[in-house]
Amino acid sequence: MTVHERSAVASMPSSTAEALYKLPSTLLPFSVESPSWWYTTAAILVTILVLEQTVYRYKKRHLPGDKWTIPLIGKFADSMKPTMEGYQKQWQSGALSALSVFNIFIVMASSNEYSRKILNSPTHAEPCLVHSAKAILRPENWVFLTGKEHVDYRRCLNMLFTRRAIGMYIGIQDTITREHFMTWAAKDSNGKPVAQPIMMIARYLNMDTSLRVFCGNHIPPHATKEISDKYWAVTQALELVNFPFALPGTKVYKAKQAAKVAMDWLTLAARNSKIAIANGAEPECLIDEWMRICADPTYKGRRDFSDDEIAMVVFSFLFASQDAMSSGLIFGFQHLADHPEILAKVREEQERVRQGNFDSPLTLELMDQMPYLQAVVKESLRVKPPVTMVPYKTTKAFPISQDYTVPANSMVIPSFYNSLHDPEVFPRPDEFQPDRWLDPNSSANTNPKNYLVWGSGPHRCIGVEYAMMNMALVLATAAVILTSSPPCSPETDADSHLLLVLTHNSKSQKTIIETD
Ligand code: HEM
Repeated sequence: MTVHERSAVASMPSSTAEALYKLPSTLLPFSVESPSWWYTTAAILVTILVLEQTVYRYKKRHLPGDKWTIPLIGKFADSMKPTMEGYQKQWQSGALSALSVFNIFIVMASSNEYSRKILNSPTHAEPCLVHSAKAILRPENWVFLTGKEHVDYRRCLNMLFTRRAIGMYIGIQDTITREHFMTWAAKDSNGKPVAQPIMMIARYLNMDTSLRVFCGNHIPPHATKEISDKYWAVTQALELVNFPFALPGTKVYKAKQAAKVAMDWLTLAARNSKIAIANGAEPECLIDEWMRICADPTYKGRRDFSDDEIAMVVFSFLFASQDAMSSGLIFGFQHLADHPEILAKVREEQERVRQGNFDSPLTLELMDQMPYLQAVVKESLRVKPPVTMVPYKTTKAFPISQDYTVPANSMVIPSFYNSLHDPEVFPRPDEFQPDRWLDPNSSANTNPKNYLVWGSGPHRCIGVEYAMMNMALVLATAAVILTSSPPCSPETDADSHLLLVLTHNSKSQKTIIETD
């Protein structure tokens, strides 16, 4: 081979096979033209495929699930277009069942016992957010902490959701909700009410409420709109599988850009709040409350949180709540529209407790006197849980049952849906029956372990009380200042349209809201 030939090989950009072809024959074990090259390549491929199947079957052992996994991709196609029927089929195959996606071995748990076991075994399993979450939330975000570090950090944050704090948030929630309802009353050019899809307006209501509760007036109103609009990019990037590099144009890239905008505003809010509280201002939002606690001389916990760290915590709250809260609200509206007799009972309770005084803001004390409303919220979240399952991953071999150990580094996915639709605990489980929560001795109330709407164990939702309060408040206010038309959708269905004809202040303006 001449020097010229060698440099040609070195600079050849085309294919590796072509490049190899030009190498001196002494460097090649055999020529690609020879049949043995093909035999060897085929043998390697077959070995890899056999190994893949063997590992899958070894891990799966006797669990129900496909006997063979589709080479390389496994059930990837199903995971791209998941359906409730598909999940139900998998859950019905056994209390534990197995599958594989891109050689990630997955165990699905359908029973309450196994689901709770996964959620309550922090030494064996920890939450496993989708790959893009770390890029969006930043790897140093507190939500990625585990074990004692996580418990200690969370203890500080729990103080942001005490009754005292929620009592302050409720006033903000009330104001924002009323403001939004006024803008929902869209009309056409003839002044007639027009139907509009509820999804995006519910999302915006939720984002506006969250940001005001978290940041108060430490960020301007246009920041709320900007964060809300950009946040859609974050939602879109939360797919199970994403392009692995956040290159310009990819969903993860766009989500990171959106997160950066949000983080800049949240950091500003943290800075402004610190200054306000240091100057003796009364807390007016979650960050203020946090700073007040840190400044309290009797407080024994950690006090020093950088602006950036505070912003990351608030962003984690937005991240954890935005989609779940929005779907919770949308389903809440839909349930009321589908059940006018239940809406009438909600209204009756509102009239009684508020004595017709609907202009006065709601308070915690008033909310405490509304058991029917609380039951409606609880039941709505049970029938249509915004979170049906949460993926965890095993950090070591996990002996989940007497005869099966989940291998280390597997994904384990506890189902919430099955526990929430267990007919033994919730007779006629698909029916929306708030009354089941009113009898303290009902099977619903005596089996709290089945109510997995918020998860369970060390990672159980930190915002439970806040979220319940917000849903209750929004539905209560809607019930009294808006009235519904006869339901137009035959059955509750995530894709169904037309939810409510709403009349502001029970009489005048009308609008129609659709679910989408
Ligand atoms: C209807 C609304 C909501 C639903 C259905 C919901 C549900 C959940 C679920 C199922 C989990 C995982 C629990 C587990 O792994 O055991 C979770 C975690 C979490 N939620 Fe919520 N959530 C909602 C609203 C909120 C709100 C409003 C906030 C914040 C204010 C929030 C903050 C969080 C955080 C920070 C975590 C992670 C906790 C940790 O890892 O320690 N969520 N939520």
